[in-house]
Amino acid sequence: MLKKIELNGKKYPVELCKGKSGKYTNYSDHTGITTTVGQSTINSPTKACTNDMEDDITIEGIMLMIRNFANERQWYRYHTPRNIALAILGELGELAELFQWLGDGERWIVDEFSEAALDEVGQEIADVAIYLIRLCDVCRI
Ligand SMILES: Nc1ccn([C@H]2C[C@H](O)[C@@H](COP(=O)(O)OP(=O)(O)OP(=O)(O)O)O2)c(=O)n1
Repeated sequence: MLKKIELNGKKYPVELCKGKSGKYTNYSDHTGITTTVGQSTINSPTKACTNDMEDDITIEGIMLMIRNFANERQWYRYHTPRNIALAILGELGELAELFQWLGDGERWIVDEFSEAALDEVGQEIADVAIYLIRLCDVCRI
């Protein structure tokens, strides 16, 4: 999730998207990130997860990172509970799409997934989690 939060920051440069609700592809010329290029978090220096107590990552801490991300971009007006609930469904759809039509009879074996495929799955799960945490925040849950 931390890697995806970091990537989101690169996809949506504050100076370009402040107060605007457009998709990250509007900024591709500036960021170099398109629907197919620059999406991987495999070589990101940010840790995917950590058991290191010194890092002290909590759900509250992640909630604050997500809140800062939205506030910096002045997105609070777009982050209504309804919009976020719809965004969760959209990201859940993207997650489901990665497993769709793999074959009902086949066992899904994680070890057989490439690193790139697992990165994609991880990012979609992170998107769902990020929006879910954001929904809790805006609803003060
Ligand atoms: N108005 C927005 C737009 C994005 N995000 C954050 C939350 C998600 O973690 C991520 C979603 O970004 P995109 O909608 O650009 O979608 P993806 O990253 O999934 O890209 P793609 O749709 O190409 O798979 O960015 C957000 O909080 N609020």
